[in-house]
Amino acid sequence: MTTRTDWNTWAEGRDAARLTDWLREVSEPDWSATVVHPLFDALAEGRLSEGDFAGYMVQDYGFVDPFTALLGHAIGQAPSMDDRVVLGQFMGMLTSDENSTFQRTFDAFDVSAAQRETPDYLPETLAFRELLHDTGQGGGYAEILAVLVVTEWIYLEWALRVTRVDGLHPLMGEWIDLHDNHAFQEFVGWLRRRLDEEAERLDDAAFARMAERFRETVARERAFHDAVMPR
Ligand SMILES: Cc1ncc(CN)c(N)n1
Repeated sequence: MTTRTDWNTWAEGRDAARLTDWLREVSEPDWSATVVHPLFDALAEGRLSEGDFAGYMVQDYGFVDPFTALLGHAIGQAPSMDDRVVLGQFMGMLTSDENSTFQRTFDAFDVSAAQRETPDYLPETLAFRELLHDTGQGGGYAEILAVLVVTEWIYLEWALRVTRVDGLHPLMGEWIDLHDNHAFQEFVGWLRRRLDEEAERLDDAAFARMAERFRETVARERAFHDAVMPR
């Protein structure tokens, strides 16, 4: 289902077929279930309590730490300075604006020192951390790009989809803004283009690994958001 032959079959007869569109399609129903996840509607509509938002952000910071390391691997493995510049600029945003949103959220909602320093990660957070770590250690550039495309494209899609209420807590609004802005949209477009291009250079085995990594990452996204959704 995720071999190069499958991709070629899918692409045949389609005008301007894009690999990343196919990858998204073979990752259903997990892709759509994540984009339309009720957590994001609750967040945007002001129905997520401050405590639940802080709890989600604590778990998500457990994602962001190894994600930042993975981005470092991407910068190291990139084939050109052009790619390093784009990825490096995203790293700059992640470690300044986005990191600051987490820190100010923890301060504003009284997240304890213990929860910040030794967080109690859910099994789904731990599984996601492992995937990010393993991809950085063993994956090539295309496999790393596959993970980045999933995590950033999915966040762009939900952030574009939700309808925000007036009077939403500023930190919740800030979290949406970080994923709903022109620069982020451009970055996701660039990631997709680069994965479309890099996949063409892969041998069949590496292609299948890249495609499986994409699907696995989408499954992890869904499981993570199911787990952090307050019941
Ligand atoms: C779980 C998850 N996936 C993606 C993103 C967007 N970087 C995030 N912050 N958290």
